[in-house]
Amino acid sequence: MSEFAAAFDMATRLLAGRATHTIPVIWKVKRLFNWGSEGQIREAIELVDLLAKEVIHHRRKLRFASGQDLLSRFMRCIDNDRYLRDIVISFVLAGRDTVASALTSFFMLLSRYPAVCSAIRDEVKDIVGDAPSLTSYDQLRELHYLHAALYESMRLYPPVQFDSKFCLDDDVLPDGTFLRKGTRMTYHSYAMGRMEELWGSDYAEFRPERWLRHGQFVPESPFKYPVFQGGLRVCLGKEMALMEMKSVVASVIRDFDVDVLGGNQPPKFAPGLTATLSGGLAVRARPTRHKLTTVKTHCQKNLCCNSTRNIV
Ligand code: HEM
Repeated sequence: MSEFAAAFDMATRLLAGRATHTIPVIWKVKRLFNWGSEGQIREAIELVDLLAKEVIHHRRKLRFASGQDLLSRFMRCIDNDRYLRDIVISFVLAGRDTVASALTSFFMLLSRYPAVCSAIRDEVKDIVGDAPSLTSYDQLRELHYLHAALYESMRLYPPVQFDSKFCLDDDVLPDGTFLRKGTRMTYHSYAMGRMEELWGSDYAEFRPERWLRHGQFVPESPFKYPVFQGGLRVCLGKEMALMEMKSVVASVIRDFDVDVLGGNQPPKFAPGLTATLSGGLAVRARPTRHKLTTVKTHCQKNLCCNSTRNIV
């Protein structure tokens, strides 16, 4: 794991830990004196800041003016390094662990629902045929069943399980509830995805078909399914995340059966800003022709990051 990733993971884990203090003043005092976990948070944040600034300086040396990547595009219109640093960190925070979390839960569910896995494989075969790989954005858009399966998986296991906001001013909710300035409001996607009154009596089942009408994916209101949030602050990377996930899943599933090792235990989540399985998800990938190859376990994030840990 890179120095950046290690510092980043430590900072997000410890920051999330603040929310578990029943008396918030405790972590505030620790922060004041730079004690214990608060000292570690500060060190980790300093390292993340430093490495993010290095990314920006490096890109500047590489003459970002002609680059087509996201950072180069931002750099062409923003001339403030601190702001650029915050953009780098926000995009890593928003886009790295969320996609890894969604893919991990997805492969966990597929291993439990082989019929869904076969349906996705058939769909990919129909769209891609015998071509060696997915070749276009249009092909990914045609994968309606896979799209539905990803939405269904994130209904049950949203990468951002809950999210809080604070009222800037006194406010009134649509149902008439009065909120005083400073009130903390939390919406809980994990709980909402499992509410019978929203999803019906089969809410606990993984059923991609609930998102399809005549074979076409039909979205729900983001206020019923706030996995990417809704309104003005809706996730900016939603479409990118879906394309990334579809291309990973389609590529893996065409050639491999991915089985979760250790049975169908209910997942245990580690404390953090995004839903991360405690200890990762151990899987075995078999070529679809049932030839057994290498047995590996993947740490959760490695399903979509580079560094694979060979354990067996
Ligand atoms: C499955 C993957 C993803 C999920 C479930 C997800 C979910 C969310 C959620 C719930 C928020 C609202 C957070 C808040 O307001 O506190 C958000 C915001 C955001 N997301 Fe994502 N996200 C995903 C992937 C990505 C990716 C890949 C990117 C970009 C590379 C991205 C970029 C952003 C940005 C920039 C915001 C802030 C938007 C704003 O405040 O105006 N997200 N995302």
